Amino acid sequence: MASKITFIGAGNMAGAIIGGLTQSGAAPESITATAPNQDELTAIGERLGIHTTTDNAAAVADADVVVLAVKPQIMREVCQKLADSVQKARPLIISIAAGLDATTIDEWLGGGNALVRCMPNTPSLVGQGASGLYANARVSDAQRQIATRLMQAVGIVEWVEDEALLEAVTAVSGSAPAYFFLMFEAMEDAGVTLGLPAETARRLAIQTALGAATMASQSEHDPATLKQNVMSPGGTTERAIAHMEDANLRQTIAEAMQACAERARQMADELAKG
Ligand SMILES: NC(=O)C1=CN([C@@H]2O[C@H](COP(=O)(O)OP(=O)(O)OC[C@H]3O[C@@H](n4cnc5c(N)ncnc54)[C@H](O)[C@@H]3O)[C@@H](O)[C@H]2O)C=CC1
Ligand SMILES: O=C(O)[C@@H]1CCC=N1
Repeated sequence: MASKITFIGAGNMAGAIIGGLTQSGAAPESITATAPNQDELTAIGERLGIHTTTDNAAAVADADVVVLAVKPQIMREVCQKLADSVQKARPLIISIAAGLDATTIDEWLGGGNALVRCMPNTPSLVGQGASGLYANARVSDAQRQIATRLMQAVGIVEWVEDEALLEAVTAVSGSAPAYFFLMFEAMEDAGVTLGLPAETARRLAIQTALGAATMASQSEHDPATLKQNVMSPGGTTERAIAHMEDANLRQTIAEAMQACAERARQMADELAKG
């Protein structure tokens, strides 16, 4: 890992990534996090043993890697104030902000930067994230490896070579934890209707998802085969799946993901215009 990493922002995502980095052997003293609020910094500094400061520009001055981990809506202001320091230090920039394209962030930082854009998801908070990464033309192979190792600290990493594909990544993984949470809600409600206590239905549904995901990630078989293996001919699963297919569940999922990717495109335009 590069010698010095600065996180601009010390919230949920920064905390998760820093926690993953230190657990995987990165030296806490090589990591700095910034935020305007001293209480927040004291808490993360004590928890993770890292440096903290309210001074964004100073934290960037001697950094090899700068991770932009503030909310998209304040990114323009934060970047424009950082531009001078970034132009002098020329660190690798990694943005984890949803929706902001690489060219816009680079421009706000004065231009000419090696910049990786990342679409993470919230299971990163428990080390089970899935991130899509895109590098602009100035990013070297060594810098790609740095970005890979950084995001691998909280989950799996997939690179895309066309930035527009991050909209597809948003639909497949960035927003997707919510699809599964919706499924848990629906299964819990249906379990209650069938007579189970809510807590029992919730625990069974969540553990089943965990088990199915673990099986799918470890199995040599594709999901269609694993599904078929549960469906005894003339049995209960076949009946349930037939209902889902008749109700066009696949089509609903496809349309929802199209809408998600389309909204990612719109948000990028809105945020770039400010
Ligand atoms: N794809 C996804 O599901 C997710 C994407 N993200 C992205 O990660 C980024 C961070 O999100 P969270 O960690 O959840 O937000 P958060 O609200 O927990 O953290 C934001 C941090 O920025 C700090 N901050 C505010 N103003 C600042 C300034 N001027 N200078 C430095 N720090 C400042 C806050 O004090 C806080 O520490 C966002 O851009 C979000 O889009 C985060 C979570 C999941
Ligand atoms: O819903 C959103 O806009 C963000 C981007 C991906 C996940 N959450």
